[in-house]
Amino acid sequence: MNDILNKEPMEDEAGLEKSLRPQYFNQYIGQNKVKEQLEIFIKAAKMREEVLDHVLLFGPPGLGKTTMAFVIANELGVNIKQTAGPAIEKPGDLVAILNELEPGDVLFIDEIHRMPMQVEEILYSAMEDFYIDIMLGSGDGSRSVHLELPPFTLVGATTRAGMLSNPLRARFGISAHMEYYQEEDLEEIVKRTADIFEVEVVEGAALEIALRSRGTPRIANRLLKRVRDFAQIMGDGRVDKAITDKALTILDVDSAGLDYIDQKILKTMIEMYHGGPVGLGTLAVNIAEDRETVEDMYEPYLIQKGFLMRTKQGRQATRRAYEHLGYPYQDEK
Ligand SMILES: Nc1ncnc2c1ncn2[C@@H]1O[C@H](COP(=O)(O)OP(=O)(O)OP(=O)(O)O)[C@@H](O)[C@H]1O
Ligand SMILES: [Mg+2]
Repeated sequence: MNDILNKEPMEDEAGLEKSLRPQYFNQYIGQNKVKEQLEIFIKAAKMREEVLDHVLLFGPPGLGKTTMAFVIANELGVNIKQTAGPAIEKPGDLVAILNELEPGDVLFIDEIHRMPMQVEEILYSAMEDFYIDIMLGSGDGSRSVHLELPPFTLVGATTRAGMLSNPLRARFGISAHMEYYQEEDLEEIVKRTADIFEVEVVEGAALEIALRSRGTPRIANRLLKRVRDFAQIMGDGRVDKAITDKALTILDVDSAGLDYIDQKILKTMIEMYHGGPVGLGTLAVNIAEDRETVEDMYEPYLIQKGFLMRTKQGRQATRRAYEHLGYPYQDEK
């Protein structure tokens, strides 16, 4: 299986992603709704000399949540401390992190839905009133210690908003839903990355890469990087439309940017269930993925592109899916 459209960052990509990360709102392309709101809240907080309300960023992988967390800190002009839900195993781990915060800092917790419950509970008072009560010792000898914290802004990121408990979700004053990117925004991201790479991208090629990037900046950057290799070896180094088409075909990226699993989901629905409706669980078993992965990583894009519909009875492949994959579609289904 070709993993060019893999949604997670690849092993060797961490450094690259960092170098491509926009630092301020004016470099952050797209997500206008989220940006406009945050800009106002940040300005207002700065004017009042208060900390920004806690921010929850949610949306599929690679859309720029981590990037946005760093932009928020930069715009606020404060330091950011970064950790992730699975890394905070015990209450003590969180206490250590909170204890190091300076007034106004941003604490970024990635994959915040994956914190253990006992850890999450400590976060409640920390978020709401900037203190924590911790129990030291156990049994009769145990005592509670009260620790005041400096005011800080928690920025949480998750691909799974549905997995967040209500008490945690309720403590975020600002909640921002990241959307798949518009084609023109992705085109601009490709051009920006090309500038950073110092590679010439000829008119039309950037759009082609954008169209095939699954609405995701991480994938757009990755495709550009690979197409650049083809241009260097097979052409004169310039990325043009012909080289792009050729490269993407060799890389197995389909014309709608669907990857192997996207296609497998739709083909399973069409070939095994007459297009549906079919339950999400059944679908997931058939393609050997877990339900959550299908629901969070694959389905939203397929729905947005009009290949799949959610109905009360289950998931249904649309006429567009049939046509895109070359199956005959019968109207009276
Ligand atoms: N709006 C944007 N403009 C330009 N580049 C972007 C934008 N958003 C994201 N990118 C680029 O896409 C890559 C992935 O972004 P990022 O790591 O922030 O995604 P993420 O939502 O945190 O993903 P994950 O859910 O996997 O953690 C980064 O290299 C970043 O530079
Ligand atoms: Mg991230």
